[in-house]
Amino acid sequence: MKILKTTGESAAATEAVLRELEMRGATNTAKVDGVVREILDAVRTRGDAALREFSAKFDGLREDQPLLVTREEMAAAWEAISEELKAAMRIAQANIRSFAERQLPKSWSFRPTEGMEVGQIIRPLSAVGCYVPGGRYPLPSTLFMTATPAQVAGVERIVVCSPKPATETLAAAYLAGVTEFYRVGGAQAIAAMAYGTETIAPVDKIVGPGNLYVTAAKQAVSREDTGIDMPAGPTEIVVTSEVGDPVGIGADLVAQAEHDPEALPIFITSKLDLAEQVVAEAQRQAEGNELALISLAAQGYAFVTETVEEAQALTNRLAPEHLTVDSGSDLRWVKNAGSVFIGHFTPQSMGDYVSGPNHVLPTGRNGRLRGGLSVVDFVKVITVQQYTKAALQEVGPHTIALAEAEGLKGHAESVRVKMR
Ligand SMILES: NC(=O)c1ccc[n+]([C@@H]2O[C@H](COP(=O)([O-])OP(=O)(O)OC[C@H]3O[C@@H](n4cnc5c(N)ncnc54)[C@H](O)[C@@H]3O)[C@@H](O)[C@H]2O)c1
Ligand SMILES: N[C@H](CO)Cc1c[nH]c[nH+]1
Ligand SMILES: [Zn+2]
Repeated sequence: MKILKTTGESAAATEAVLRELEMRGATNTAKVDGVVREILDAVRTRGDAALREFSAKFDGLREDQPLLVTREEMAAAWEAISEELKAAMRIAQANIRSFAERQLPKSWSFRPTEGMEVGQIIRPLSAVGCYVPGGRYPLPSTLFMTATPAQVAGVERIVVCSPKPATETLAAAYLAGVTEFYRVGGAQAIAAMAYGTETIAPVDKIVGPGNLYVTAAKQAVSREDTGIDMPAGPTEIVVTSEVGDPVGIGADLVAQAEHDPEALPIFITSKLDLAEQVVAEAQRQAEGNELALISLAAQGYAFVTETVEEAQALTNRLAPEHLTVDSGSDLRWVKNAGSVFIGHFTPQSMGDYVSGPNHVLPTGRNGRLRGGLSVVDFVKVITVQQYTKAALQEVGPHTIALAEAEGLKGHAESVRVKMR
């Protein structure tokens, strides 16, 4: 992890690093775009055969293994896990569910004028694909984070894809009541859910996190006709602190750094001595944690600013996936982040598992545009309007005036005809 000052002699070098970090989303997926395109095209043209070939190559899928996991296998996995893990899964699922329920948008209507009614109705998507990572670590927690809000939204068909699923992931699927689970991952799974194969019918939208291959594949299919939630790629953490405990901050940095060699662990402060302590702590706590050591060395930075305000502005500029701040009063300056964690007693890992807010979060500076996955991603807000004849006669002339100003005679006439 390197310390970079934003002022003084090193200011220009620091600015160059910051510019690279701002471009990280696009430059990182560009590294794998070529290979991902080949995988997508192969699955689109050759279906299951290509899906199986890539799954055998990358994830060791055997010829005798069916793509679809049965409910019996999921039930056996549930029986195989410990009571302690079952209890933890139940709590995580319940908290994620109640958080999602609160986020569900409502149908409503109102009458701006007598006889004129406008409103919205909420309808679930029909079929969604939930990607649950399984390359380096199995992430059963992601199964709850993706499938549960889809269930709360009322999605009829929920497909889960995960490579070489671990017992824990299958157990989570059992608890969640998943019925369509395929043991495939990577770009080939995204292709299967987007285009369909002999075994897997296509879905309308694909959600969930993944590595660079998964993220690049989701972005590619989103340019065709499959919806996606967001780029939710290799994990990012920013801790912005003036008074924090270096041991706690170091622990949070290591926790998120261990997800991927591409993970982005960053500390921002105006206090040089705090930055030095945090860097030393992160390094010490990462000993023996191979992946964390790699990402801390490759993309780990402690930025030291001249002022507190500059530290805050820099945080917003980076728009990180996870952001930890010192206290609740910091929320006033936070503009861009996927999810915010407040204070020493709120390790980011609590949000990864049990708090309830979703851990599928925007990376690559997409925290400028949206927050984490939510039930809103699984519904459509459809607007509705209705006039009586009297209301049309009252409000219609305004439409006629605007339509004629745009030169759209047919629009104006379509109102006039019905006002008569
Ligand atoms: N942003 C978020 O919300 C969020 C949440 C959880 C996890 N994550 C991220 O998810 C990722 C999980 O990554 P993972 O790798 O463990 O699992 P993964 O399931 O995302 O990826 C594994 C797949 O990558 C493909 N792959 C690997 N090497 C390849 C190669 N050389 N060529 C083509 N395809 C290849 C394989 O098909 C394999 O199935 C991490 O980056 C983690 O940080 C992000
Ligand atoms: N920190 C990840 C989001 O970037 C989510 C996760 C799942 N399991 C552990 N952590
Ligand atoms: Zn995590």
